[in-house]
Amino acid sequence: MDQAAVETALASTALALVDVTRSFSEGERELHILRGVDFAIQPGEMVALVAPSGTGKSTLLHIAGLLEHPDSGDVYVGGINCAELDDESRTAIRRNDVGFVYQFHHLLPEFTALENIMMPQMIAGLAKSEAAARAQELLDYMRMGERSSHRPSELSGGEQQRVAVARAVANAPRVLLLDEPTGNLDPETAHYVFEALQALVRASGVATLFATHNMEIAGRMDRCVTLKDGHIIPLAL
Ligand SMILES: Nc1ncnc2c1ncn2[C@@H]1O[C@H](COP(=O)(O)OP(=O)(O)OP(=O)(O)O)[C@@H](O)[C@H]1O
Repeated sequence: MDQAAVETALASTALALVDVTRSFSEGERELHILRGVDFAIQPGEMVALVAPSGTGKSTLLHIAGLLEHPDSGDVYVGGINCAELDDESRTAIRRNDVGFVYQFHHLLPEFTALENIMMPQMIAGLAKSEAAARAQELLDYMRMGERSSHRPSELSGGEQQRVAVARAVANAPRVLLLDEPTGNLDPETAHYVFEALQALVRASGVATLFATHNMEIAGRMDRCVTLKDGHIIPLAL
């Protein structure tokens, strides 16, 4: 494919990584974690990333979410090549177009569930009343409507993660990145959080990359990939 055809193909993706590399120095040794990752997700697609510990899942998610720069290669969000942007533009894309959910929810402890979900919207410039209405709608969607005035410490682990998912999608991002969000939940709760997330993905069309060790959950996504020798390859379950 020539460059113009590649650019056209990339323009329709929600997220694309092109020949992305990343190494770390460990004493004298160079750890070549990502060795030329080529990978794309379409809008509305839900992809599981299943790979052994230490192979580079978090590194990949951080680069995809514009939290870190790769050593080389390009990251496209919504068809825009973010490698060519200054820090301010990258931050704007990260805030508006990318949502994150981590293993530990990182909710702000002194704020209620509703306020935690309002926060990113207000940072993006939405009026308080609009942010509150959208936050309540998302909580209702996650079947957490009754819990809106609870603080994180008053919620169970599964409930906290559902609030974290609602917060991550509050600004209607194009891309949702999840780093083992169900990792510290029991299987039944993990399943329940996944079902709520899946409904939200289907309704919103957000492109989702979900790192997990839970094969039952991975098997329910549109496709699975793994990291092998620094490359992303398809994984058949
Ligand atoms: N900032 C860093 N400096 C040095 N080494 C790093 C750094 N970040 C990650 N690494 C190394 O890169 C490798 C990949 O780390 P990463 O956290 O991406 O793996 P992972 O697949 O997410 O692992 P896990 O499933 O255990 O979370 C590990 O060997 C890690 O020690």
